[in-house]
Amino acid sequence: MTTLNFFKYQGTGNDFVLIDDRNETFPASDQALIERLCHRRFGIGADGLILLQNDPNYDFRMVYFNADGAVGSMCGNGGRCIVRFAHDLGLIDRETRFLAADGEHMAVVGEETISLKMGDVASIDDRDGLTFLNTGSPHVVKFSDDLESLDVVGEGRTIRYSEPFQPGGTNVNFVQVIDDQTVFVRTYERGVEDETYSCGTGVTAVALVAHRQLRMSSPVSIQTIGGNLRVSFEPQPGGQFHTIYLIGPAQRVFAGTITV
Ligand SMILES: N[C@@H](CCC[C@H](N)C(=O)O)C(=O)O
Repeated sequence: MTTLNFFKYQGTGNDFVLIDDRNETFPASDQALIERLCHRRFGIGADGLILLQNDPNYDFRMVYFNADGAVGSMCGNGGRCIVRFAHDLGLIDRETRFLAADGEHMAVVGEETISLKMGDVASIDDRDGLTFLNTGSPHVVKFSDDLESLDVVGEGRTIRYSEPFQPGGTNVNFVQVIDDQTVFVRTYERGVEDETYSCGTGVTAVALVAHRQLRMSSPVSIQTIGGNLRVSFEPQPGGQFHTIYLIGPAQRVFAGTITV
């Protein structure tokens, strides 16, 4: 039995266990342990777990695991939370460059918000009639007229496991247009296998699709169950998107120790 120090952060209700692993002692290959730490009855409770590690070329490295304990791809809200964590630890000042699963990110720390630069997006595709793109993690974007009563978990799970997205599966975002600059988004998250309160790479995907299909201009305002986000971007003539920023709050909730 050993004692593990952890911090709990949330970004628009997408919540994470954050661990300062600069000495690389956390047993990162123990998937069952990570799943237990994220469990909402038997553990701390979170949508994912994030290790902050040293990197020789960056301010820090972000290692992200989904709530099922498996290594995840990029997590936008988690990225904003680890930037707040690094700032709280005194590792960074107003700006940072760090490394994540999909490569380099930079971010700016504000009083209330973290502005996180996302990777460039190469294309928005059609897969069996569904709009699909990768914003660091894979996402389907589907419009709906009545998001309140939609079965997000049932419909999301069906798409997540459907043939066009195998073998890796996909996250699924359902979107209702509020006005010509604002959308409401609910997301079924792969690796959590449930609806989460918000998904950063998901709302980034939604903003780009809203520009492409509905001519919404940058920045797009996003409402989620857990709060509001903004996504700004520069569309390119070839259909790509550059200079994408995910902007919103990220806060420490509590700190603790757990015996593992
Ligand atoms: N909540 C995250 C998305 C995390 C990645 C996803 N669950 C996956 O592995 O596909 C976000 O804020 O982007």
